Amino acid sequence: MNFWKYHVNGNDFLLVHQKSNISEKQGILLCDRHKGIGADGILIVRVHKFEVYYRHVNADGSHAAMCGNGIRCVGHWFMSRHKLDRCTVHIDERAYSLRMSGGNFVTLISDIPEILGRNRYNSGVVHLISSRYQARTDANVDVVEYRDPLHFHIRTIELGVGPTLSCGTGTMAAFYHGYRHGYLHRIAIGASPGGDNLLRWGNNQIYMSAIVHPVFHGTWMETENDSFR
Ligand SMILES: N[C@H](CCC[C@H](N)C(=O)O)C(=O)O
Repeated sequence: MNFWKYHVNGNDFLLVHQKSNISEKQGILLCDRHKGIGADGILIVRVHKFEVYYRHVNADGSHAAMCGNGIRCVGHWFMSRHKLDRCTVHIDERAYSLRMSGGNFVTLISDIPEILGRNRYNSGVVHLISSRYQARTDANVDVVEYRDPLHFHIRTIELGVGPTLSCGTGTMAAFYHGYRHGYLHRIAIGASPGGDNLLRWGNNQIYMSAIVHPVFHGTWMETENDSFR
């Protein structure tokens, strides 16, 4: 099975075609950093009538309705193959616009997060902005420090993965939370342990940009005893 390895600020993924038809068990094995290739999740893509559709599977095999870093990897994969500077990627009945410049600087354009509670947002998946480093089963947790009106730091403990080096949907939720409460300007740098995102607020949408890294393309050596590796 062919796969592509990508990362955005260290949040890393394996991109495979839907026709690879991997099982949940194989997906967990592929993401295993010792017995498999190693990744935070799997991007299962299909192209239909020049439109890109993708399903996001976390490292523990659970499904996610959105991934801000994963969708930018899918966009990069499609735009770079077809020499495009823009495309739309569909995930879970929603369509997101993406732009690419300079060969790997990819911008996700997203509606503003839905406010679910005082520190709780839906930026494609549910996020809780917290001052306490904690893992939860009902939300991704973002520990955020607003340094000044142009900079914030974020560390995320993700559902289905655990602590990651970067989280796109978390960064958007933290940016919106900071903007709403007057901690941030309409443009800011969101720094995560794995690297930075540039975020901008315009016509009621969030533009989140970062460099997408295609790391390598490979072949998974399937064997009949995959599930026993
Ligand atoms: N693990 C998350 C989805 C991936 C989010 C993150 N990797 C991002 O870049 O947005 C969840 O199950 O809600």
